[in-house]
Amino acid sequence: MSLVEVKNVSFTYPNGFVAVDGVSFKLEKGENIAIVGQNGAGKTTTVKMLNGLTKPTSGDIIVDGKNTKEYTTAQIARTVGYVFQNPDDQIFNNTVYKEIEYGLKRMKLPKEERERRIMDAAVLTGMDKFLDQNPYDFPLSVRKFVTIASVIASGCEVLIFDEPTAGQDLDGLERLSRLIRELTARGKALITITHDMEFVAENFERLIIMCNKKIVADGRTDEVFYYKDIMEEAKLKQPCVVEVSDRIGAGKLGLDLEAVARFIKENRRNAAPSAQN
Ligand SMILES: Nc1ncnc2c1ncn2[C@@H]1O[C@H](COP(=O)(O)OP(=O)(O)OP(=O)(O)O)[C@@H](O)[C@H]1O
Repeated sequence: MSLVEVKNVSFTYPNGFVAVDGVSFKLEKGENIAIVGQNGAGKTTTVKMLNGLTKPTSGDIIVDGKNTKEYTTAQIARTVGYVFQNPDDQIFNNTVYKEIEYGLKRMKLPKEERERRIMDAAVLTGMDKFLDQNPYDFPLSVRKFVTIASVIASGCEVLIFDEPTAGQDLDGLERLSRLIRELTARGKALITITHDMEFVAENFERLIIMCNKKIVADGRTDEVFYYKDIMEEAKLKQPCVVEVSDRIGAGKLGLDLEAVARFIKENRRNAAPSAQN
């Protein structure tokens, strides 16, 4: 049984707008998936259904054997943690420490266990030096790490990050890469929504593309990025390494920059004698 199973799910907002139309996919323990797509493609609406924040209008979502329709959001959220696109929708405590601790107190965890989890999440997100500070003393990109820390501390098996790369500088992106690697190594299942294709190329093995409320591709990142027609239909830019492989006629060299460099060197060498003739 998969950790999460999304079965032919659609969602219509109360005003009648269909935001998600017949989406299906599975998520296994330890999997690390990126979801990409244009604004309004239905990404956020899809992932909000995974942690029970909203329920499908039709179709079913099974989380750890539980159909989300038959459980409360709080019950499903014990397994699936969701980091909102806007951290300000989530933060309401006046120190980073209290913010991370809030959910743990609600879970009635003993103080020692709360402290252990807070320190672990704070170190992973780089928030350990700022535990006494007010989250609103930081820019939005850093507040995002506060909300990520809260969800990590909750111990959920599935973690959903909604646009964590937005506004991050190089240091923030590297911190995100490190924590994604570490959480995956711990066996967590991760879903990350992002518009940063280079970040996807570097950090995710599986890629889902959403376009116009549907999933139009789901597979290995180093293959899906080469689906030129689908990328164009979804109005997405291929990562640099894919575009270069394509333009120099190298075919599919995956996402390996070294392989592209080798291809160029080889071809230059092979082309050199005829150029001299
Ligand atoms: N409460 C709502 N009522 C009606 N329509 C909504 C509501 N929330 C979102 N929508 C619409 O549903 C569509 C899908 O929104 P969603 O946020 O899932 O897209 P997205 O792919 O995550 O886009 P983005 O990258 O901009 O976050 C959008 O057209 C949006 O305007």
